Amino acid sequence: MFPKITSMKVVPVAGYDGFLLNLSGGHAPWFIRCVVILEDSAGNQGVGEIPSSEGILKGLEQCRAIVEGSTINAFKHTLNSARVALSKNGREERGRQTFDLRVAVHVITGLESALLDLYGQTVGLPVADLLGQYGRQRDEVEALGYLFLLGDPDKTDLPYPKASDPVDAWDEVRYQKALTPEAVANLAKAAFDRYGFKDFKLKGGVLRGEEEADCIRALNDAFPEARLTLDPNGAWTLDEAVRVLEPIKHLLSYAEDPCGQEESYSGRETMAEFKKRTGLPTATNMIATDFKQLQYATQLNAVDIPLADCHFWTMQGAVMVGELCNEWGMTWGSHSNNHFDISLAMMTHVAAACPGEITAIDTHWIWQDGQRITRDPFQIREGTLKVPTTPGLGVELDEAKLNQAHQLYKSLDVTQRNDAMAMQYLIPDWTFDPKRPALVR
Ligand SMILES: O=C([O-])[C@@H](O)[C@@H](O)[C@H](O)[C@@H](O)C(=O)[O-]
Ligand SMILES: [Mg+2]
Repeated sequence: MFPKITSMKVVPVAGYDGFLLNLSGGHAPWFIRCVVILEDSAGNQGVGEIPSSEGILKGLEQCRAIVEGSTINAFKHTLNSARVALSKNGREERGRQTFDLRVAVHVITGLESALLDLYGQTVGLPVADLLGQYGRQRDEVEALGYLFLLGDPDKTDLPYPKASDPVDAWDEVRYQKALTPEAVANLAKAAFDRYGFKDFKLKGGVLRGEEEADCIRALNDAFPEARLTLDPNGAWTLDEAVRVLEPIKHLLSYAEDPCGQEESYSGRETMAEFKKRTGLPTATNMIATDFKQLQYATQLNAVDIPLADCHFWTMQGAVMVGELCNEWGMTWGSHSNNHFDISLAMMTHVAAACPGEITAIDTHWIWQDGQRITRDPFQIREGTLKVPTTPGLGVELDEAKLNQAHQLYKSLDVTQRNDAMAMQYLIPDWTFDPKRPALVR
């Protein structure tokens, strides 16, 4: 007899964040996530982590009766029932912010992760071994150093974290203003010293394109061997994207969402045109975010690297994208948002199950490192994460830390990420414009 799910707990949590800038504005001093905890009749606990919003919390409640009482080995049936129930809420849009605003796919992923964690513990296999057609493909997963331009926290009265007891340079620079090529190179050096990254990504969509190109030049001077990429989240027009990136294309391994929807052209069309004009490979987490969009992106030859973040593709869906990439001569990668250590584990297992050559995964973890909700978070060493061999996800909740993060969430009265709030300290009345870098007003 397989165990049954005896309880489902949904715990919204918050952690602290720096003043990271992007097209959507500036990160608040906190980020919010949602932890799904399932317990089974064998006494095991399975966990999942996803973004949090009112819609996501409601969607999880909508699935409670489907999940509780279900049998662990019937997890696909459980997920399918959840999918059918959620689909009745109607069609959803990703939106034009840098982050994905859909509900159903996130809800399903939160449940899926916790169910896979429990199923893995029941059958004695790590989640990576259960995913996809082939299971585990590698024992180590490469991560890239995800760099951001940083606003000056002293220009706000918000409670941004400070380097009170820095253990190294990374602990200092990640909390200070960084708006120049030198400052970006310093961030990279500090991140390299702690984590050993071989590749770097710079979040763009903040300064003028040419200024961000200069940041890439500085990164190349500091790390001539590193694979580099720049991601303005589709802020530039096609012409602008070509103008900005053509002169530095020899320094980039690919361009992430250099352009997007523009006048009567879709983002998939402008990206296809960008590729034709520059010859640069492209990556996206904005214009191929479900299988239908991926199909059109592929037909148009718009994307080389779909960044299939498991939080909005589901874990099994993200691996399926990896399998398609392997068959079709594309490269799989993963996007990320701010996250805790359960998500780090989820992304590691998913990346481990994607066949063929994959690109180093995104992770915001370096901005959150030091905060945790599990006992022993996965570590990034020499730019890689080890894929555990223990059954399930290989993480154990730290109830005290989880509760702390939940108390922080409760104290905030925030149910949706909002990057405009902090940005308005830098530029009064600032509002989001998907076609204008955040500091270009
Ligand atoms: O955390 C951020 O500000 C990023 O801009 C994030 O929202 C994006 O979704 C992401 O990391 C990306 O690659 O576009
Ligand atoms: Mg991106």
